[in-house]
Amino acid sequence: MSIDFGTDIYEEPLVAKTLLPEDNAEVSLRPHTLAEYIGQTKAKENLSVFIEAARRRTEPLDHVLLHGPPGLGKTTLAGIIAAEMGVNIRITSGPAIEKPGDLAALLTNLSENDILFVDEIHRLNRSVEEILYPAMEDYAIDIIIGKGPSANSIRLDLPKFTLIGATTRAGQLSAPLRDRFGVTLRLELYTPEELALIVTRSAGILNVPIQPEGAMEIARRSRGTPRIANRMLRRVRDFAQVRADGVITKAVADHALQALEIDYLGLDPVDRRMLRAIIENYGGGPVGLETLAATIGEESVTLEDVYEPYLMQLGFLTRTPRGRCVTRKAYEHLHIAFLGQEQLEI
Ligand SMILES: Nc1ncnc2c1ncn2[C@@H]1O[C@H](COP(=O)(O)OP(=O)(O)OP(=O)(O)O)[C@@H](O)[C@H]1O
Ligand SMILES: [Mg+2]
Repeated sequence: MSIDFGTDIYEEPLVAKTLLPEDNAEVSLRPHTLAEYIGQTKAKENLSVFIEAARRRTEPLDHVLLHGPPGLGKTTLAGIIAAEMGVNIRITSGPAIEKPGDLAALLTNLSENDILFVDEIHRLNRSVEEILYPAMEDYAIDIIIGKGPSANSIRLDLPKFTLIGATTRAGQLSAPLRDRFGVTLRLELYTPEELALIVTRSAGILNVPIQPEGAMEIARRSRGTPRIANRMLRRVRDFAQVRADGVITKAVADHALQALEIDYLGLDPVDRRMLRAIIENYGGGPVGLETLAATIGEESVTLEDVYEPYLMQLGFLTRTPRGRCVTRKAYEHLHIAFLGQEQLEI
């Protein structure tokens, strides 16, 4: 069976880094308690201890840094921490805070024990970041009043609060900022089994009948990422309703995902273009990230943040000091003869 669907409808790749309009509906798919939050067992176990301890001492939670690839549930987890602590959460992001005064206003408006969530915290500018140091350490900020020789610095006390920072690139955080987080949690890609639970839960919320094998098929192809799993679920639901009897079975999921050019490991056309470019243009690598990005017409940050983590987890790609290399496994997956180039033996 072949289906021709208007490319404009499905133009956005499922792997899209930017939020799609429908992702706002994800809010309803967001778990609200730690118990509902599937997977990330280690992070969850540690967090529950820290939350319990802080609650017993009736103190705010220590500052938390969440890092990991996009769509793994950092924002969701911040919301859950607030709910479990029974406090308010204010949400902002690094690029949204332009001036030190913006951050000072946010901080002075917090109530005792509140959470300030700063998404993309690696994108805070330096002058803003410097306000954050005393705020995190001493719950105070220094404000300069006046100019020149008559300028005066006054210290303003802040309510005790918890900063939760989220970032896809922990490596870009300055050392002084990183050191001021008491808790650092790294979110890992999810296993297919965990993703199947997430898909089944989401299908329940969306009222879509789904068979366990159907959920597993979506899960296996979601590259370890709940956001992608939820997006795939919506697309597969469309196929189930239009082309089948509405139930998501393994066959329906498989058919829909094939039509969307998502292969059985979850690789999309960009992944394949990237691997092919390394093989066909650079003899399997090494090739620098910028060169590769230019070759396939994608942004290097997108390749690095969105595509590489999963390709590396699959063992298809390695990062070396001299650039990116593909592995024998990638050749096999793409059905390209592997000639055993010595440059792959790193
Ligand atoms: N552990 C989980 N259990 C169930 N659903 C989850 C879980 N983690 C994430 N999700 C789902 O995946 C979606 C994406 O999660 P979220 O927006 O928190 O990711 P993120 O890490 O903040 O991404 P970004 O880096 O792009 O900001 C959520 O709307 C939620 O529905
Ligand atoms: Mg987020």
